[in-house]
Amino acid sequence: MWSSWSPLRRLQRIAVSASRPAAAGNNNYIGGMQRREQSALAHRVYITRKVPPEGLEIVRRCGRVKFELWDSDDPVPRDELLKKVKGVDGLLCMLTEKVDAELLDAAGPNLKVLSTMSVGFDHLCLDELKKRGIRVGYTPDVLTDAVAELTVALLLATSRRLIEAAHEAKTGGWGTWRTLWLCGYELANSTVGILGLGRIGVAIAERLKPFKVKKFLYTDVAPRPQLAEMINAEYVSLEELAKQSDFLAACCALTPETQGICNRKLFSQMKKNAIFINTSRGGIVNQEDLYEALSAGQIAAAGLDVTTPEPLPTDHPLFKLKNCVILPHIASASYTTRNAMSALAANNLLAGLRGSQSLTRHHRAQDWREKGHTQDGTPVCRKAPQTGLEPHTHEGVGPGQTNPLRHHTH
Ligand SMILES: O=CC(=O)O
Repeated sequence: MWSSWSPLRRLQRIAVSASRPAAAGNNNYIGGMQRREQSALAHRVYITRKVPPEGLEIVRRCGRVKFELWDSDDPVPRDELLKKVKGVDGLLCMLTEKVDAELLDAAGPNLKVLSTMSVGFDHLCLDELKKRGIRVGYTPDVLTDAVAELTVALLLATSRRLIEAAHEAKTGGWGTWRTLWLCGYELANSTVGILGLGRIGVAIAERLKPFKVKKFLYTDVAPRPQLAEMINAEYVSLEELAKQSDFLAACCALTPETQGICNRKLFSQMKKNAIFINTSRGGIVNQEDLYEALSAGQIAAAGLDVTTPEPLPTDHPLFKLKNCVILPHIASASYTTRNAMSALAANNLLAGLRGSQSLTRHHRAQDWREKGHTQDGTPVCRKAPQTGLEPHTHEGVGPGQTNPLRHHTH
């Protein structure tokens, strides 16, 4: 949230119409200020998708913004996006929009702020944004709980073969009770490995602990003692993580260094009974290698919330495997979290437009929380060499606080 509103701004807010935005044909909506209030001072903003109500309301109620919105659940076509961004001051986008030189050139020199409604920002060309001095906001923290929950759900669904079992029950495969039929692997006494320890990795471990996990291991660019202490996790090399883990959960950001990091070599080091879970980005996995590992029984099973590409074509070989559970990138998909993400993205946008130094963070629809680990958690496996950023850190991409790229040389 804005740290403060001046009385003048309050008045401006009150003066702004709260009426529904006017339809502008196709999927475009135009909204924000009423005509009489529009002025040369109004910031022009483009929003690339129908956003959850909380975020939209924040933008609509802000007295200084005239926005246009692609009012659809599906992404705005690239051609349309390139047209619509022309001359805007701010852009609120989703993880589906590639923000590259082409898009930024199309937007032109007015563009001051880019706010993505996502914790991941591998869809943003940070170098290009930096070159143009465009401030960047993203939405960490608010989705940590939802993602951790979903990761645990996916882990259990995969290890206890829930999807397969439900299918058998429904389709007549359920004969009688059988001793080893549909047996899976349990968390009790297991070793859980976390690839990329940050807020999300910690939250996953916190949830798994009550299942009587014996040991937590993690790997990352460097040890993260403060985070590790919270879950009593031991820092190991990637190879050791692969060798020792019964469950390996990938929570790292996609960077040039993590691209394809889960490959044949890694899978060949894993135990035959190991379960691999990925709720970060599909790009960290070499899917052909994963397919081989799963079909050859090199590892027991995999649960993926993310793939390359998305959506994964329905005839993809991974869909044919019983020991692979694939979800359509829904880790943050709870009503609370998606609303909180939209609110944070909207506030980041406004903070960036205002040039505010105040940092927007920890905004949650029903819950403002300060957890020790959420501020310095950095779920990333390797530094992105092209930026020196540690993705997912507040400090790295501080919405509204600073140009994240200030940290280029760190
Ligand atoms: O994957 C989801 C996100 O980056 O928010």
